[in-house]
Amino acid sequence: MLFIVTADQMRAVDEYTIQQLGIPAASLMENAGRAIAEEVIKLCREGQEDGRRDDRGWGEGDHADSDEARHRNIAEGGGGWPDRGQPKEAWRAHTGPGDRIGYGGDIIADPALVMAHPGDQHWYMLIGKGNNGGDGLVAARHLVEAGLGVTLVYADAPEALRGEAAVQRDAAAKLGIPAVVHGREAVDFSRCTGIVDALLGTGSRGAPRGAYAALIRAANDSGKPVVSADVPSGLDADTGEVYEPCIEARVTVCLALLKRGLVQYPGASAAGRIVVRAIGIPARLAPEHGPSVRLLTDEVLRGALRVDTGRRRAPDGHKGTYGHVLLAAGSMPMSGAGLLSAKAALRAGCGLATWALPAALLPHVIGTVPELMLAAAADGNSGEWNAASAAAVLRLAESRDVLATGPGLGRFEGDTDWLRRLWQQTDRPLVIDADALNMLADAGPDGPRIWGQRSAATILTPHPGEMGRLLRMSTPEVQRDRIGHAARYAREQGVTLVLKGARTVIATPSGEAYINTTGHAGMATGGAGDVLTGIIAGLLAQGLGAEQAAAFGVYLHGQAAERAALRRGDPSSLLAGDIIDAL
Ligand SMILES: NC(=O)C1=CN([C@@H]2O[C@H](COP(=O)(O)OP(=O)(O)OC[C@H]3O[C@@H](n4cnc5c(N)ncnc54)[C@H](O)[C@@H]3O)[C@@H](O)[C@H]2O)[C@@H](O)CC1
Ligand SMILES: Nc1ncnc2c1ncn2[C@@H]1O[C@H](COP(=O)(O)OP(=O)(O)O)[C@@H](O)[C@H]1O
Ligand SMILES: [K+]
Repeated sequence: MLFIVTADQMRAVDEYTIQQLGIPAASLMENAGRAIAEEVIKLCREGQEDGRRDDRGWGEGDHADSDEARHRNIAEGGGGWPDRGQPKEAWRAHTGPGDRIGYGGDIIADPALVMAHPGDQHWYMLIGKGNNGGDGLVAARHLVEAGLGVTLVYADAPEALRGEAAVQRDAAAKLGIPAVVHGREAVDFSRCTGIVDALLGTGSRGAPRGAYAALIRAANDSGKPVVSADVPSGLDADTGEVYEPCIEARVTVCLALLKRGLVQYPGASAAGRIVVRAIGIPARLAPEHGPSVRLLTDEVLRGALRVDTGRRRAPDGHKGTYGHVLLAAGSMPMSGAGLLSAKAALRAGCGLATWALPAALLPHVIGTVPELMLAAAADGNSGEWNAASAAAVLRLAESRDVLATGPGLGRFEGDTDWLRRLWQQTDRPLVIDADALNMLADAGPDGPRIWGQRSAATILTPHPGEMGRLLRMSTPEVQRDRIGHAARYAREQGVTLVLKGARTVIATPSGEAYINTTGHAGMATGGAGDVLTGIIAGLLAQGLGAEQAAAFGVYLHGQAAERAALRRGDPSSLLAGDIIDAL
């Protein structure tokens, strides 16, 4: 289970493991350093493998990572090694002519730390004065043991290291591992194979200073692959904000638990491929020491969220079984938004969908989606919504299972009061998106709390701009701490919140959050959000709870967009309608 923690939460879990479980800090550091060394060797082996393939004239595409890996870019390590890139001959030693096939005879060295021609590799280890540096020193020992060339580069005087890190410093010195100190000796990365960044971890505060900043810049400028210990130095582990400078890692070996800053952009870009390695800290301690934030995976959906991801249907099910969505959306200039949402609700599997829309718009959309029912809700010739339509929408909602509103709605006189009436006077699950979120924002930063707790599911689906209006802050401020803002708003206002954008955050009123990894930047296209509203409404109609519908909806939406992009061959040409077709 991939739990995602803050630096404070990580520290609390560390402390509990050491003090209450009695697992020595030195063991954790040993496991951490060893994991980092293993990932360095794995990267070296991949390089050698690629080199061999290139010699044979194989093209780039032949060894590209799988789509799965490319999309997620996060792997849970610590288990077995993939066969790929593992040169068996390097770790098998012949034991002489007497051995008979089938009766053993192979002597296998530690496979995780063995590679062909380790002597061709020389790695520079950037060592900070905290425990992150200690991890780097342990890794250095293991790499030397594996036969690689290693040079330690201390950011501070080695005497500055304390505790477990100082023990590792002394061990490295006794082993004769070459070391230089930044500022005392010149550091030239031009001849090394790669760099391990063990400068700053979860104890980092603010932008890297002094020697730390200089080494980060030099490492980035070198163009060598960088493997970061725990987090790229210069990244805010809690928010994903990157300071100037910040390491641009090829691989980040995240220790024990995913850090929030690694799963949100721009931090996710700085981290490169993320491998989470177990170091002896039980992951299930995480939610006992802070909020429960998890990566949204199929396992989490099926397990923690109890979603039937196979979307099985009862053999004797009928359209009444799968619920009826009412969508109040669309206006003359934005009729497509309503259409996309309504169609997506149907594709998400609801039994029936009714689109409530301004009377003057209705004749123009008849027949566009034949499966859809239409209901004129706002009178007048303009094709716009008006405040008087609240009564009609509420009446229609009485015989439907879910109400979704917002896409293409536009703004109109008295609209905040219109939305308040829907909020307070229907007991149906409610999905609020787009302009309906702006109406809610006009009710004040505590709008939902003032309007009162609804008895049914209430899901808000803002993009960062709409979230900013709800929170009365700028979009960049929202983006600077997406998980924090989403989780706080959901808890304080008692709603389920979907903060959209790359790595969408789903936050629940009980303080839990899920981070989605499906989807891609091709979804940055008009109408993609309207599709999501429809999907979530469609799932609610089928009886899913608020958390389930929001999380599964976001997951499916991204997955469908991935399929659609593969079909088109290029994510850039994705249209929102393609996502619906791929559902
Ligand atoms: N039990 C534990 O605590 C474990 C910790 N581990 C490692 O320890 C790391 C956390 O270690 P620490 O808490 O010692 O902290 P760090 O090693 O992240 O760094 C803290 C040190 O860096 C300095 N510093 C902070 N911000 C700076 C900045 N902006 N510029 C320059 N210097 C700065 C501080 O003065 C402090 O001396 C984790 O990320 C992980 O790598 C692992 O060894 C596993 C076990
Ligand atoms: N870079 C990205 N990676 C993943 N998903 C994205 C990305 N950009 C946009 N999306 C998704 O596409 C949808 C866009 O929604 P929104 O901004 O409301 O657009 P619109 O209002 O045009 O429908 C959201 O679900 C969002 O999470
Ligand atoms: K680091």
